[in-house]
Amino acid sequence: MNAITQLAPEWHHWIQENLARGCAPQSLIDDMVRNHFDPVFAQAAVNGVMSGPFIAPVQPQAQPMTPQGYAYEKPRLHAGNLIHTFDRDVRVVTRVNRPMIAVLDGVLSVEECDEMIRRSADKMHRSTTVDPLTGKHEVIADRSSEGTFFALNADPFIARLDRRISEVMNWPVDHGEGLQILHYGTGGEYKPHFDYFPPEDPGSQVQMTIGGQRVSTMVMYLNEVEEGGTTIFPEIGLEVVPKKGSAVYFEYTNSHNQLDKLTLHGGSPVTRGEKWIVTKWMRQRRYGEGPAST
Ligand SMILES: O=C(O)CCC(=O)C(=O)O
Ligand SMILES: [Fe+2]
Repeated sequence: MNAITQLAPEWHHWIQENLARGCAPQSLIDDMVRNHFDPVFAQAAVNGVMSGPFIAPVQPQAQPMTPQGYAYEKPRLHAGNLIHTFDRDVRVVTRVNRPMIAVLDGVLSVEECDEMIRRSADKMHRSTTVDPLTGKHEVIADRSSEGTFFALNADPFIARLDRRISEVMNWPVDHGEGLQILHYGTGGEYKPHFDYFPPEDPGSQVQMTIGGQRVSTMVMYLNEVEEGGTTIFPEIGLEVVPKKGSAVYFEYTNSHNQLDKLTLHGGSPVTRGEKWIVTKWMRQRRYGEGPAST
């Protein structure tokens, strides 16, 4: 039988496919020779296909994406039903994968929640501004919550929480902003917003000069709210009901700097009672550090 010296389309395709899969050219030549191709011809055929138009390698399983093109990577939050930290185990109650959201139980103890409220109430009381002429308290018309914050590792109590929270969020403690406390009275709300700095906002670049973009958030509930005051994610119709010591965690910036618009969220109006929360925002880099040096 004469050796084959013609390349049928199916063989052309076979060479293309195997080169794209990363097979060594010599192994294809050897296979062809075993299938009765002339050795010189087989080598020329493989070389010919190789020098042809570029063939994209077969892509491994594509990453899931939002319609806006946000690629979901492996969550920063640990897998599993229990997250261990140096001093406490935190239970995962619910996970949403797209966007990446988790409801967590037992992030703070009841005593820690009470202590946070006590410290914040003191601080907010002290920081109330009084008009020196009228003696009246300053009122900002559209403000429906009041807040204060605690610098990172401000004291041993705060440092312990900062450390635990960083372990839950699986992100370095020095990438975190100081804990932010918010208090909503009856009627108080926080309209839907993004926690990341939207690139189209002129102020965002300034915000990001220190520590870069925000990557994840954890909102911790410090008290039971009688009615309303849920954390809402309107794009996916999710509502998280506050529970003392529990938290909602979410991620929105991936390693390519893409931002997940599905993490739009807010605090629905408190219709009865009051609401206290403490929020941690994590940055891409050390908070307090300038732009990444390349
Ligand atoms: O009040 C809430 O439940 C949401 C708070 C919030 O969005 C934030 O602190 O960034
Ligand atoms: Fe927020």
